[in-house]
Amino acid sequence: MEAFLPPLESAKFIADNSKDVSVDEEGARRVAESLFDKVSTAEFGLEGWKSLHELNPQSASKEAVAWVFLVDTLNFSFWSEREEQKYLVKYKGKMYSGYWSLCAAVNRALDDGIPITSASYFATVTLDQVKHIFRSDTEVPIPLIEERHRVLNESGTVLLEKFGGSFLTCVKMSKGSAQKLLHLILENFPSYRDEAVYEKKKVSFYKRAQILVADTWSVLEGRGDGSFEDISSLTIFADYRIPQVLVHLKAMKYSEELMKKLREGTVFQSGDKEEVEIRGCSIWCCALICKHLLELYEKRGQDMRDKINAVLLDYYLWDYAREHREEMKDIPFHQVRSIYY
Ligand SMILES: Nc1nc2c(c(CN[C@H]3C=C[C@H](O)[C@@H]3O)cn2[C@@H]2O[C@H](COP(=O)(O)O)[C@@H](O)[C@H]2O)c(=O)[nH]1
Repeated sequence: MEAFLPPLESAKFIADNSKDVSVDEEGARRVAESLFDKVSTAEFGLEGWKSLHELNPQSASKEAVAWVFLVDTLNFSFWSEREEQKYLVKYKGKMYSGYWSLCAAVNRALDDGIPITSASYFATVTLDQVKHIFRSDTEVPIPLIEERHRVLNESGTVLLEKFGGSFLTCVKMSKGSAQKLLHLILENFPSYRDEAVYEKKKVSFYKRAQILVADTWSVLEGRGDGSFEDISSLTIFADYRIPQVLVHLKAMKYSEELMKKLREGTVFQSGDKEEVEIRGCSIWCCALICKHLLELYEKRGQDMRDKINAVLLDYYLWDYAREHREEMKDIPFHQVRSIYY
């Protein structure tokens, strides 16, 4: 059976054949120029993963790696049909939305003595227990609760059967290769196989698998078991926020027809042509921004390959999107209910 194209090659193929989404090379260059001075700030550095985000683990322990695995197994589909009615979680007096509501619920459970990050617990956790752990502080429940329960049981069982219940064991088996870890995740954890068919080609995005490698690198601070010498081989993580910010920054464009569908709140199916083009062009667009950024420094005689990569660009753009929610409200994000992102 023909293999799936890896994410970067998939992205190039999709961008070259895309009808409703286009990457603006000039726009990508301008974004790179606008990021030039940001590269050396905390918002662009690996340290920002902990220093800028209070809900993230602050240690580099085995438990912190287990936290990352659990959260990235559930790191999908937080968007709500109506902005004013959404899933929120209150934790230590603060309300969290979106991805951060997931982290808040996990930390709330841990504070309540529920060992939610332990494989022996989530391998057999019941649907009712999952509903309690991820209960909402509004009328709106967390989306896809049944799917979350299923992937928890599935992933916990695999961790117990193949890795002694510890994701750190899986990380150690990768021997410092991000690509090896990515493939161990894809081979063993079915819910991470984020793939599609586009123009008769089998393409991949592997958003959760790649962000799991990236967040493992971040929580281990790029050291010890987390010192991946090929971390730059990862692409950005094709979610529903990065495309929004790329269009906002004019590095990517939608056709009038697609913009109309998005504005009408069309809910697409995972694998639809429009969804594949949005996700593939986002990955390709960010690869160009990275390339231009590196070239800008090269012209100044600086080799920044250990400071500029798709992971750090992604984290920066994703945080930017959260901080500029108001300014970006006229740029719709594509709505798909999926366990992949
Ligand atoms: N491309 C990309 N997508 C990311 C993340 C993260 C969280 N990572 C942060 C955590 C620690 C690091 O510091 C990262 O900053 C979540 N998501 C996706 O976004 C969507 C949720 O959006 P909203 O509804 O607005 O919360 C959903 O698809 C979720 O899967 C990222 O980093 N990159």
